[in-house]
Amino acid sequence: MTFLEMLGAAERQNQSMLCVGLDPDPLKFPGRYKGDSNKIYDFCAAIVDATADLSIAFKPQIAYFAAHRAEGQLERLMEHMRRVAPQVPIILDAKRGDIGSTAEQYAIEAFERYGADAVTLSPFMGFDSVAPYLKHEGKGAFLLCRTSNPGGDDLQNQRFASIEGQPLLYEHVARLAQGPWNLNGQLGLVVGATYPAEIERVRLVAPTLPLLIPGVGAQGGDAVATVKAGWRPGAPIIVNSSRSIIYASSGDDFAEAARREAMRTRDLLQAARA
Ligand SMILES: O=c1ccn([C@@H]2O[C@H](COP(=O)(O)O)[C@@H](O)[C@H]2O)c(=O)[nH]1
Repeated sequence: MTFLEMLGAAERQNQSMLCVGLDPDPLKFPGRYKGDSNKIYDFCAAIVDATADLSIAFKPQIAYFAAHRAEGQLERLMEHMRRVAPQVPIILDAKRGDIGSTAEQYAIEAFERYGADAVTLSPFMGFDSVAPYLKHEGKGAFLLCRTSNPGGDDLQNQRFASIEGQPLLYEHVARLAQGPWNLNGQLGLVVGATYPAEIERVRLVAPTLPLLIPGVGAQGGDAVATVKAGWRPGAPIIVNSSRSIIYASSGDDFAEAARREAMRTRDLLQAARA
């Protein structure tokens, strides 16, 4: 199955637009795992088991594994996710962006070493830095477009003056991803839930692309406004929440608490479609 087919299947089966983000920081681990970087796999696997039937996707953030020399635990976790939730696609949040020859290696890392179904990319270095990922048939690639952080303004909200009508830089990225860069329909966009007006703007420019939308939960993005701005029939949104789900409890009941928070968020998002 392609990434897009998996996304559609998970959305229907789990009635969900919620992506559970896996950002494991041992210092924030609850209960019996607190401070132990050897427990990254166990912690994340417990969250996956508790939320697999509630999620449209999982999004492990690679920095949280690499920082603790836990790439081996990430490989095991990827295998675990594929085993317990084969219908739920995995988006590796790596935000890669480099010249073509190096991008080829990053693509092999994401899709072959880790077996990810999709990856996040910076479009800043241009199309030849994105193209190597598109050679991996059926895999998805989400370009950073209008990110959830306040500093996203510094570049993304600048006018792209050489183009007629002078779009903002993030609008230009959306236009490229919807059009000439999307050779085989593999591209999507990252747009922050913290900026619903911009999500709406991106949806106008990119009416069919899947949008990966982080920023609800810990960053304070409005889940209902996000759905209203970004969801359209046939145009999927993948709304990520990481810390507010995985650290919903500081005790040994963290997996049960994660499930409750995931269910609450999933239901809130679904209700906003009405
Ligand atoms: O614009 C962006 C792009 C990526 N992220 C990533 O999403 C999660 C958000 O975590 P929360 O705990 O739900 O705030 C994290 O992995 C970021 O690296 C983003 O926040 N904004």
